[in-house]
Amino acid sequence: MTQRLTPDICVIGAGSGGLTVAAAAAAFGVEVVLIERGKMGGDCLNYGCVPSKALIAAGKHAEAIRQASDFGVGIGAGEIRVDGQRVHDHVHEVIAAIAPNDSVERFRGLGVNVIEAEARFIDHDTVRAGEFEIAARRFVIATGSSPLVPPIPGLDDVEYLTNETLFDVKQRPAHLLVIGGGPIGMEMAQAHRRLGSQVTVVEGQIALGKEDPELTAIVLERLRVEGIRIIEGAKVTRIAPSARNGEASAGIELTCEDGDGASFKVDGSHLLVATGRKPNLEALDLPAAGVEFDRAGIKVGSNLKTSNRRIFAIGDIAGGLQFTHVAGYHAGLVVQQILFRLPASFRPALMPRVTFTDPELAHVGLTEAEARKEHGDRLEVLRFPYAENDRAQAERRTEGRIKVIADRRARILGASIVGAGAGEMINLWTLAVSKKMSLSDIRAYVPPYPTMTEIGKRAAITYYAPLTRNRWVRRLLGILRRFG
Ligand SMILES: Cc1cc2nc3c(=O)[nH]c(=O)nc-3n(C[C@H](O)[C@H](O)[C@H](O)COP(=O)(O)OP(=O)(O)OC[C@H]3O[C@@H](n4cnc5c(N)ncnc54)[C@H](O)[C@@H]3O)c2cc1C
Ligand SMILES: NC(=O)c1ccc[n+]([C@@H]2O[C@H](COP(=O)([O-])OP(=O)(O)OC[C@H]3O[C@@H](n4cnc5c(N)ncnc54)[C@H](O)[C@@H]3O)[C@@H](O)[C@H]2O)c1
Repeated sequence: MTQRLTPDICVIGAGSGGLTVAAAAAAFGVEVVLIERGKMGGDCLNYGCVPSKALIAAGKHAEAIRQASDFGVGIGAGEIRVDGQRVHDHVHEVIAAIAPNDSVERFRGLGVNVIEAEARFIDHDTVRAGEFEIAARRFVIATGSSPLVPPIPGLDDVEYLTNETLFDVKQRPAHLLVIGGGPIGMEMAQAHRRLGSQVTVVEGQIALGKEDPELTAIVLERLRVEGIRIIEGAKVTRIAPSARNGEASAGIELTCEDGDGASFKVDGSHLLVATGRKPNLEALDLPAAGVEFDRAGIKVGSNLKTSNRRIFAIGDIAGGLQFTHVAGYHAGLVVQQILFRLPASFRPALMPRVTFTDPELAHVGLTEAEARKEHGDRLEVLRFPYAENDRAQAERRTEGRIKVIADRRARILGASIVGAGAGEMINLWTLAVSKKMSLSDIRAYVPPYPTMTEIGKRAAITYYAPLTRNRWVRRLLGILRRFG
């Protein structure tokens, strides 16, 4: 027997975006149905941010032990031992510690009607999920994305990993091959290398290619120094099982072609495919709801409304930036419109992003290249190195720099930081860009000493350096001196 529900809001997908809409609506006493076909918490909690950052943390500990002797701290002779099962358990303990926040029980406790089933539109204003038909006043689609696996000949003949299976591996891979040098590929390459695997990354174009090459060069140099082989501009043309160096388990062989068409082979024990994402659209039957979409995802305006004005799309499925904080921010904009009938508009330029390699790579606002397109040469590009910072010296973390982009009137347009703690330090600049602050605001505030955040203020001060040599300023100082 089908049960008909008529809530104010029906949210499809209980990941970063959907959970935020459901919790906010319930907090205001609005009737809301939340439909989830898989695990509560979506990609971020189960297969994305949380397990990847937990694995990165394990790798950091291994690396800290390796570098401890630089600080006069030792562990005696011998190699660092990594217990693969224990690393696996650590990652899953972290997921388990956070999972109650996203659980069915918690959301039911908040007053949300949670349905554990797959959702599908049957017409412009009705969704079917399990034995329910939901005719809501507004729908929010937050169904996220999945790994996009390219059709490389032979791929289906080997056991390959994606972010959905990587965190279930219990034994350290002897040699991890990674196809794709984006944030997933590079973060996971470094974590595995630090935990003792050999790692080779094959990237079709440029590794971390969406970021400023001046700063990615510093990350890539460090990854190479740690022993990761990064092959750029190469196409994988064939994948096949291989018997590796007499080892019992069969390995995997990639046949690749470089930019000049020359063929070469790379051999490893495991393969991670990290070649981008595809939107979770298929199950929804969007044509039945009159919702337009393309290969990137559901088409939305800046207010996140779809071509059916009663339906919103947020997070990864909305085809733009794919980050947890963006999904959460989208959720807030949608709640503002549905609950309070207030207009809202998404401004992607204000969204920060961080790649959690070590050194971290963080950015907000316009990159130098983007700013040059908009402002031509009427720009200030200010830099300051970590090596000039006392705390960075104390921590022996001197690699890295900040790069700040401002217009000729000193308004801050963007900032990029590569170095230790860059992901924390970008917060200040995110506020600066969103509040249209100027370099004088940063010059005037006082960061505590000794912190790495001071490099931001030092970069801002370089803007004023020419003043110290200005003839008129020097004359003015001379006049003022006469007053005693
Ligand atoms: C390895 C990895 C690391 C990442 N690291 C970071 C990071 O450090 N920082 C960051 O900001 N972002 C990170 N991301 C990106 C981040 O995980 C996503 O941007 C975020 O999860 C998107 O949230 P969402 O709500 O759009 O989708 P999701 O969190 O994926 O949730 C979508 C939910 O919808 C459900 N669903 C799908 N179709 C249906 C249907 N028809 N019916 C019912 N339910 C359905 C799915 O089961 C899923 O639970 C990472 C991603 C990966 C893969
Ligand atoms: N720290 C973070 O916030 C974080 C971490 C991981 C993922 N994410 C999110 O998840 C998204 C997806 O990450 P991703 O790394 O999978 O995707 P991506 O699209 O950013 O990078 C994929 C890379 O794979 C390469 N590639 C594609 N097909 C290839 C092929 N056949 N052979 C070789 N190389 C190929 C591309 O050139 C690209 O560099 C990111 O864009 C980001 O939004 C965020």
